[in-house]
Amino acid sequence: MRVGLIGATGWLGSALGAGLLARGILAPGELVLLNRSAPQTNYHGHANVTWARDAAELVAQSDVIVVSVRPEDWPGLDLRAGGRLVLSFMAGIGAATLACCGGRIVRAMPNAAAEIGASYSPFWAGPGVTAADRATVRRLLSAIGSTDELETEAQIDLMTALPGSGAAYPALMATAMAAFMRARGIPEAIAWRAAEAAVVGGARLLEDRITEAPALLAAYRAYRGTTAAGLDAAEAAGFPQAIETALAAATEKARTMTQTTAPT
Ligand SMILES: NC(=O)C1=CN([C@@H]2O[C@H](COP(=O)(O)OP(=O)(O)OC[C@H]3O[C@@H](n4cnc5c(N)ncnc54)[C@H](O)[C@@H]3O)[C@@H](O)[C@H]2O)C=CC1
Ligand SMILES: O=C(O)[C@@H]1CCC=N1
Repeated sequence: MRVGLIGATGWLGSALGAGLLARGILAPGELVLLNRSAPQTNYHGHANVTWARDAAELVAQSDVIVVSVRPEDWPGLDLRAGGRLVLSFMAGIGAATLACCGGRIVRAMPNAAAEIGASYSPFWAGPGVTAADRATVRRLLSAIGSTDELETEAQIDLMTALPGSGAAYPALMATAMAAFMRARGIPEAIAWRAAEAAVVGGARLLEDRITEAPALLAAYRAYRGTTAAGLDAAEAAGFPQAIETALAAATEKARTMTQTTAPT
């Protein structure tokens, strides 16, 4: 199976290309790449990948096409997929718009943890997508982590807001935590290490047992101590509402991007 990867040297495209090769899901000769800058002589340690000069050349040499360009670059791509399976990573470009390229459309929403093979990349399959296509999509996405199939396209907008945001909210929390420490005289490096302990160490504790988060909170609250005082203050200050507001804003952005790019 030859896979054409458009945006092959971008953040996600590069992670997917690296994962496909490193995990042996594709041989270098099965990868057809397109970027805007220039072909690379060494793509994640491989020289014998194929570089296309434009989208038409990529399509001609590919069975499946992965679109990993930014949403604003989609119109200029002028992709003509000729009935092939097209897997889009783009936020906010809906199936109605994508269908104009003449492919069988699947939308997936990876995140930046693709870099370390830990992306959760749920997908939604449009009309005409076959069982074999779904198996292909699962195989490709396994190169960067795990996946689930979603029931509706609207759910992709919700996934864009949450898992799609990757490390953004942990980074926001870490930045606020380190700022609190610095403002109270803790040296810069130690302030960051303290924030890392809470954000990264804490996240590791929750790995593979995230559904236990409410029970973990209850355990902290049961001490009626320092963490309980902090949690109560965070709730009173609107922490859960802030998360809800953030995710609602991101979902709405994804939804309205879809509307503005859909054909009239
Ligand atoms: N970065 C992230 O965390 C996430 C990104 N996405 C989506 O994935 C897509 C890619 O995002 P990133 O990798 O972060 O962006 P990026 O900007 O790092 O990579 C996009 C690449 O596409 C290339 N490109 C643009 N137009 C092109 C064209 N006509 N032909 C060939 N190459 C072209 C650019 O030069 C760039 O290297 C976006 O649509 C974004 O909405 C989705 C979920 C998470
Ligand atoms: O922020 C963005 O628009 C991209 C899509 C989802 C995550 N990052």
